[in-house]
Amino acid sequence: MTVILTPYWSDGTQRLKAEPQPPQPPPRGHFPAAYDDALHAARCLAQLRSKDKPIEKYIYLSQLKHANENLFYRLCLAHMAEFTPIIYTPTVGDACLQHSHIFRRPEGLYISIKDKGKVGEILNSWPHKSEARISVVTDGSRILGLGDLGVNGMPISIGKLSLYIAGAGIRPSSTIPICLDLGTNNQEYLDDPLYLGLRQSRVSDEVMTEFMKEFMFAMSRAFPKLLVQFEDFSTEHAFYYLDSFRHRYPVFNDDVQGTGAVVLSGFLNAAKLSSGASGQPLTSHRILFLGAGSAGVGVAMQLLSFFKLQGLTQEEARHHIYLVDSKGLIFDSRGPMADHKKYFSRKDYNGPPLTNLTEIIEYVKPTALFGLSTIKGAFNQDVIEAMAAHNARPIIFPLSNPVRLSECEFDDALRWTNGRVLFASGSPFPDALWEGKVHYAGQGNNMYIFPGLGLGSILCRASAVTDAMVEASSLGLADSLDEDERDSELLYPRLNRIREISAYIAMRVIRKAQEEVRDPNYAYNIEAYRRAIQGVDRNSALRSLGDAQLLTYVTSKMWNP
Ligand SMILES: NC(=O)C1=CN([C@@H]2O[C@H](COP(=O)(O)OP(=O)(O)OC[C@H]3O[C@@H](n4cnc5c(N)ncnc54)[C@H](OP(=O)(O)O)[C@@H]3O)[C@@H](O)[C@H]2O)C=CC1
Ligand SMILES: CC(=O)C(=O)O
Ligand SMILES: [Mg+2]
Repeated sequence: MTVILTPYWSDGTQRLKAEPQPPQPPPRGHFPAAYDDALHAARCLAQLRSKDKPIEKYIYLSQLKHANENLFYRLCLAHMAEFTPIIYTPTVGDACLQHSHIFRRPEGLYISIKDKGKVGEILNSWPHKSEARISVVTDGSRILGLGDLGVNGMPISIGKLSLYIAGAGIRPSSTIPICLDLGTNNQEYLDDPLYLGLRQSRVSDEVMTEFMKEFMFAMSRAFPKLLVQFEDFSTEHAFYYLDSFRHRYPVFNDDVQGTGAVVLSGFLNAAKLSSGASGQPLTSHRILFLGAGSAGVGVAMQLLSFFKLQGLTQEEARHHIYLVDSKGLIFDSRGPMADHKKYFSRKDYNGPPLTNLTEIIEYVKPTALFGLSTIKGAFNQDVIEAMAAHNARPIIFPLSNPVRLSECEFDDALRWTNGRVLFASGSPFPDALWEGKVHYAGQGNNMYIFPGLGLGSILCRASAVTDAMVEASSLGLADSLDEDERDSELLYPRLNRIREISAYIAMRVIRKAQEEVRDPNYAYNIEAYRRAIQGVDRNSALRSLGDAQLLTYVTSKMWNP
């Protein structure tokens, strides 16, 4: 008996059925004698390039992945910079918006609130159970900057896992895309006859938490070697479930931790260039965030660690960070605020609310401005010129996704700063020419981090993903620029080196995991400490390897199409 996966339709009833496979029909054709694999790859690439619309390219590549996984990943690896904007942001945003309309066959697991009480049963029906190593789990409640998309969030889990496979050589059969269907508050979808999810609004926090506890426990039982990546949960839930589960299971939140790591890394490289230009010490940087959600606060927490690495105390480090939300600068006397904003709320400002971003820049005089607000165009000419007035090399990162929600465009940022900007964006921008010189927009996207962080955590069997491991991934990425990339003032390495980068990050993550276990000051509670020891010691052989050997080992474990 072979398990086949079928999605549920509108009634939300059982959608994972163990059914006998019908006998396969005989092939309806055969390859011509002159068929050649390499030529077929060229043919597929030509077919892909013949499509005008990004969403058509996405559909084509989804079909190709299903028909010939090896060929898909071979092409993907050979054309990383061309493929990532299709299988990932920005096009994956359109794929999510239209998922219920372009859906052809299931890929991954849809688990709904109606499955409460039998989640384990469903997980146990997953084929390749023993091979499972990494799952990207979303509840669809905040997909990129597009809001609550319900089960239409599934392509984000699929897209991230495709990057794990292409970028870090995780075996395809070791990946499980999961979308939890806990209802949606998106009325347009609830009214859409083709919508694939439950036709109900989101369940209460209480019900969700009960479900999440069952889900995570069932995952750990069904897949003992699985690392879970939480993706695109709405902000309150992102923090709450990360805190709830990170000491019990190997889990990390990509939007909080992955984004924090990737932005710290780009900032470190940008700060070297900007400090070089102005001679200012790294500890004099002041960082202003537009957006104080899971991503904004996640990055702020990681930046805190940068200042601490420079020798500042936690309190001094906190002083360098300013957060702005939809009501303006966040400060204590403004009134009640969500828990996740409190830590960075300013105590040293007591004036009237500051809501205008240019005025806030005049007050803070930041050296770096990060956008994680989902507000397109929020970094307008006034804002960018204000940054340029205070800084020889202003660091400006519009990080919201997809690209149409970017806080500013690359060529505008170049124009309004006279080519001085140090720029990275969440979604890709093409290279731009400014006064005869080519400038490169860095892609400050967690896709540079999670493949390597995941691979390292999986290989050392870490039973917890610690803050220090996340920081190691960030510093590893920052150290990965080659000479040519440095000379070209790139803030992130070129994407065609993603495998090399992921292997290096994985090596640094494994090393840090081993140090953590040795460190008597290991910051986690005793249970997490015990589990980490168990996890890492299972691979104690890795300890005896030098860095170069460990890197070779990591590379040797990568799956190749
Ligand atoms: N580049 C990358 O790798 C990543 C990028 N992102 C992107 O970051 C964005 C935010 O994600 P996330 O933090 O989870 O989302 P949230 O919706 O939780 O956060 C958005 C934040 O922006 C604030 N905001 C909204 N409107 C305005 C406004 N007009 N002026 C100022 N602030 C405003 C909100 O304020 P309030 O709190 O008052 O509502 C909130 O703090 C998304 O576009 C996402 O795609 C996320 C992860 C990774
Ligand atoms: C990149 C990413 O994780 C996000 O935009 O949510
Ligand atoms: Mg995300």
